[in-house]
Amino acid sequence: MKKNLFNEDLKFEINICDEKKIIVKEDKLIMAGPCAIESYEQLLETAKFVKSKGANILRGGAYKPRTSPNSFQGLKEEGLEILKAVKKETGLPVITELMDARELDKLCEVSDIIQIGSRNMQNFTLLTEVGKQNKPVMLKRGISASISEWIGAAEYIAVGGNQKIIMCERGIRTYNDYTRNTLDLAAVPIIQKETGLPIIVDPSHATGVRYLVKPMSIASLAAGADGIMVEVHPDPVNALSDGMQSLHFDEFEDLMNSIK
Ligand SMILES: O=C[C@H](O)[C@H](O)COP(=O)(O)O
Ligand SMILES: C=C(OP(=O)(O)O)C(=O)O
Repeated sequence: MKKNLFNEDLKFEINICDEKKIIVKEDKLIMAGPCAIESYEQLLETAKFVKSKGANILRGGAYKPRTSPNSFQGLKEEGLEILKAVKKETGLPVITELMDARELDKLCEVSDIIQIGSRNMQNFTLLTEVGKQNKPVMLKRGISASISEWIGAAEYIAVGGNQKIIMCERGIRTYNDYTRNTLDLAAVPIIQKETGLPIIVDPSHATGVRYLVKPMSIASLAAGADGIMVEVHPDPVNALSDGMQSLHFDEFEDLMNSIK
C-alpha cells in the first residue's frame, strides 16, 4: 500500500523542438552530453554525435554545483544561450540544472526538463518553486538520501500541482572506496512500485569511473530503468568538470550499440 502522493503509473510527454514527442514511460530516455557546457563548439559537436547514436535528450550544465569555489562554476547565462542555440540547431530537447529559484524563468525558457541536482534534493524552497511549473522535473537522489527522503522530496514538487517528475538514481555515499558513489539499483523497482514515477539512472555520477559506465548502464536498463543519463565529452581528459567519468565518443557509440 502506497503511503505517498503518487497513485498512478505516471506518463507524460516531453516536447521536442522539431520532431516527435517523447512519451515518458514508453520511450527509453537516453540523456547524454557533457557535464558542463564549455563552449558552443563543444556542445554542438557533442549534441550532433550523441543524437546520431540515438540519444533523445541533450544534457549540459550551465550552472555547476562544485565542491570547491575554485572549480569551474559553469558559464551560467552564457551557457543557457549556448544550450538554446544548440537545441535549435539539432532539434534535441534539453535538460539543465536549476540551482537557484532566481534563475527559474530564464532556465525554463530554454530547458525542456528542469534538473534538480543531488545537492539540492532537500532544498524545499526550490522544490516548491518547480512544483508550480508545468514542466517536467528530474529529481536526482541526494548524496546520502534514503529512499523515503527522496520520495518526500518528490512529494514537495507534486503538492504544488506538478506531477511530471522523473526520478534519477545517481549513487549514494558508502564506505566503498573504488567508486565515487555506490549505485543502488534496487531503487529502480522500489521507486516504480512505491510511486509509479519514471526513474532513470546516472551511471556517470554513480561510479565516477569511465569504464564502469557501460556495464552499469546495461544493468540499470535490465533492472527496468526508464532510461539513463550519461556524460559524454569530445575530449574528456581536458574537460572542465567530471572528465574521469565522461565517455569518449567511441565509448558512447559502443554503449548505444550494446543497449539497442
Ligand atoms: O556534474 C557535476 C558536478 O558539478 C560535479 O560532479 C561536481 O564535482 P566536484 O564536487 O568534484 O566539484
Ligand atoms: C551535478 C550533477 O549531478 P549530481 O547532482 O548527481 O551530482 C549533474 O548531473 O550535472
